[in-house]
Amino acid sequence: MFKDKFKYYKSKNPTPELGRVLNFNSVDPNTRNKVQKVALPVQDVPVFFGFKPLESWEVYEIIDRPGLIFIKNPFTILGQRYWTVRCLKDFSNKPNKSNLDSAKKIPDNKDWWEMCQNNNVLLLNKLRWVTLGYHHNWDTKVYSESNRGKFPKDLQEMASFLATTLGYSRYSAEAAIINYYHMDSTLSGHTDHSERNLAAPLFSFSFGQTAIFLIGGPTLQDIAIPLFIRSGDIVVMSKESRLCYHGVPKILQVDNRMWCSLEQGSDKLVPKDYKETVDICKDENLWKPFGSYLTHSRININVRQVLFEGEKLLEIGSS
Ligand SMILES: O=C(O)CCC(=O)C(=O)O
Ligand SMILES: [Fe+2]
Repeated sequence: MFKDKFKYYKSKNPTPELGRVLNFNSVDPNTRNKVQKVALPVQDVPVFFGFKPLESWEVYEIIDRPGLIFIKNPFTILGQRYWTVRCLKDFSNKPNKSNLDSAKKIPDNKDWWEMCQNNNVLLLNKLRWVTLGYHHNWDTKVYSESNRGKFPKDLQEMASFLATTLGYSRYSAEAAIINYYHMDSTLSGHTDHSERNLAAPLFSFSFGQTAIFLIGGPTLQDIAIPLFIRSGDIVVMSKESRLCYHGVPKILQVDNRMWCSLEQGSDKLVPKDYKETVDICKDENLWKPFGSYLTHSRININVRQVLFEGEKLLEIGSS
């Protein structure tokens, strides 16, 4: 049952045994029996900025959770750094909504990240979530046209590239939730069901420390399967798994900081609009505070398509 597993992996005392957690880093016999490799359709799409060549991608599906696709870190280190900087420095700024809005601690015209660097490091650790595009109202679980911000072009483009790569040709990223986890953070079991278009996959990108992620079934009584999600890994919830219960009972601190040193020649294909952020990523001094944040945090970007193609939104969702 989901709640028991969640409690088990969350527990500090006794600490849980991790041998049954699906591990895509070294596909051991336990993992090998439970997953199958997915071949990507051969496509002639130029690889999106920040990704390794498609031929090197390792893509799996969990056999007991059809539609739960796991892409083992397809990002370059520059790509991981890029999204980390975007999430911390840019996406967290107003007018995007965040959990800090209610605290009224951030003046409208301030660059949030700079403010934290200069004099308010504590504020940095209080950031828990930001929404982009259609804002998901946590209380009513409703998306509405009147509660909608801009959706960043780069994130839209990355989601579309991924959708095309997986065979979904007309994906439109319309809402995202960015979750900022610290070492003691958890995310309890839930389903993401407020989107109207549940045929469109949900894409989940993670950077920084490792999560134990639980993927359950359509009800809380179904068996929950634990897996490690590491920096750069992508989880796709599609088909039958789109409406499965899931949650994060634990964040683990790892010593393997994959984002630490840039690979040679990783800067070849930087689109013009991305240059300002990439310049930060490539300057070790400027990158340093972002890297430090990742040593005790995890960032997850959760992208959804809300509507069917051509559909207009009135007031949707349900609790
Ligand atoms: O952090 C994660 O891996 C999952 C986040 C999630 O499920 C959500 O934002 O709905
Ligand atoms: Fe979720």
